[in-house]
Amino acid sequence: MPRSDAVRVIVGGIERTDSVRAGLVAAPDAAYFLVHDAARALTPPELIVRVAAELEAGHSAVVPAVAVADTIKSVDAAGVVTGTPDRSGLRAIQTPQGFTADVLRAAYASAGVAATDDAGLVERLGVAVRTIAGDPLAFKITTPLDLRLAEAVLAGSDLTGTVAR
Ligand SMILES: C[C@](O)(CO)[C@H](O)COP(=O)(O)O
Repeated sequence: MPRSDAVRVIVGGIERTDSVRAGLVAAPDAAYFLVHDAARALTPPELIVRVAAELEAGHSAVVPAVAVADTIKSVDAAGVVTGTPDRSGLRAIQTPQGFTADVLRAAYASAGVAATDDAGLVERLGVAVRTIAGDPLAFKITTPLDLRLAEAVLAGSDLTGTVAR
């Protein structure tokens, strides 16, 4: 991908999809898009580079994934367990999520856009979403405990390579 020092900040929206739509409009000539959560503020640049490299290698949709450490259960409206999916086939998905521009634009052209991540929209098109190894440092900072962990990282505890499983 060509390097660019030009960064243009645009106003986002209330929902993730509103912000992504604004990005799509703001960059009509882009060949690729990386959609990232600001909450994943400690994402190592190396992970961003790896996602971009997969796009350049010809994949249309790329997401970082990490193994699920807990047993995951489905529950009904009353909170009663209805099933225990095999966790070996489950992954927690991070950002940045990378897409070729045509794929992301097609996903957003579909009516009734609603998903917890952009890859979910792309999956509905029938496009294969490739997973690559995520990074524990790309965790979302959304709770007080997350913030404490982030502060510990920023205070100089180099956790790179120590928190990977
Ligand atoms: C996109 C995401 O980070 C993938 O795990 C996640 O779905 C974001 O969820 P949020 O509730 O919008 O933070």
